[in-house]
Amino acid sequence: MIALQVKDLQKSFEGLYVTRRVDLAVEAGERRLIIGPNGAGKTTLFNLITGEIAPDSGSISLFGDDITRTPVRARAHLGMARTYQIITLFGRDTLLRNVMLALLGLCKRRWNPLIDFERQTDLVEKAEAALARVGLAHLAHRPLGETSYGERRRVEIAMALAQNPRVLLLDEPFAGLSIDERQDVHKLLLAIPRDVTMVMIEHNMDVALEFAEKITLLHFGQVIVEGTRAEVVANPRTREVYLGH
Ligand SMILES: Nc1ncnc2c1ncn2[C@@H]1O[C@H](COP(=O)(O)OP(=O)(O)OP(=O)(O)O)[C@@H](O)[C@H]1O
Repeated sequence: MIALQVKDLQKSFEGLYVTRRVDLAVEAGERRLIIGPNGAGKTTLFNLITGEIAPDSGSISLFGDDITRTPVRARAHLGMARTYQIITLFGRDTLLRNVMLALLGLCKRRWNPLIDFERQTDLVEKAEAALARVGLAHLAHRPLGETSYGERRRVEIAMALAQNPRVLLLDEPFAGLSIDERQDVHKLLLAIPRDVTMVMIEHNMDVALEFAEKITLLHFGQVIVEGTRAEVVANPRTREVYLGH
C-alpha cells in the first residue's frame, strides 16, 4: 500500500523551477529520508505535499485518494501532519497549551474567542497523551519559554503526533540539537509505531541515516538518486552533489 504518492509534480517561482517532475512513492509504514544541498527544493516539496503551496502541475495522493486540490486543514483531517524547520510556538504558554492550540487549530471550536481551555477535556487528554509520547509529561505545565531547545523540538513532534497522523512529515527535526538531544529525538522517532509513515528532511547524517530505510536525493528540484540507504550512500552522484560537501 502506498501511503504518499507524488506524480510528475512541478512548481516554479518567477519562472524558475524549484520542483521538477518529481515522482515519489512512500510505502505505508516506511521511513523515508529526503536529502539534498541547500536550496534543492526539499521544503518546497513538503509545502506542496501539505498544501501550503499549490503545484503548477502534477498530482499528490494520500492512501490512494487524490489530494492535489485539497486544502491544508482538510489534508490534516485525512491524516497528514508536519513539523516545521522554524520553531513556531508560543513561549509564554505552557507545553500543554501549545499542544492544545495545535489541536484546536483543526477543530471548529477554534472560531470561539471565549473558549475556556481547561474545560476542553478531550483536547487536554489528547495533548497530555502526546506529551507523554515524547517523554515530556512531567513538563506539561511549564511555560515553553523555560524549556530547552531540544525539549521544544520534542514539543513540535508532540503537536504533530497529537493529530494522530497516518503520514508524518518531519522538517529537520535534529537541526541545532546537541549530540545527546539528537539521540533523544532519534529514540522517540524510533518508538513511533509503523502505522505512522514518516518522511524526513534532514542534514544531520549521523542520526538521519540510522532512521532512513529509503533515501531520495533532490538536486535543483529533481530526484537524482533514490533507493535503499545502502544504494544511495554508495551512489557516486550522492557523493558528488551531497555527501562530499
Ligand atoms: N515563495 C518563494 N518564492 C520564490 N522563491 C522561493 C520561494 N520558496 C522557495 N523559493 C526558492 O526555491 C528554492 C528551493 O528552496 P527550498 O527552501 O525548498 O530548498 P531546501 O532544499 O529546503 O533548502 P534548505 O536545505 O536550505 O532548507 C530556493 O532557491 C528558494 O530561494
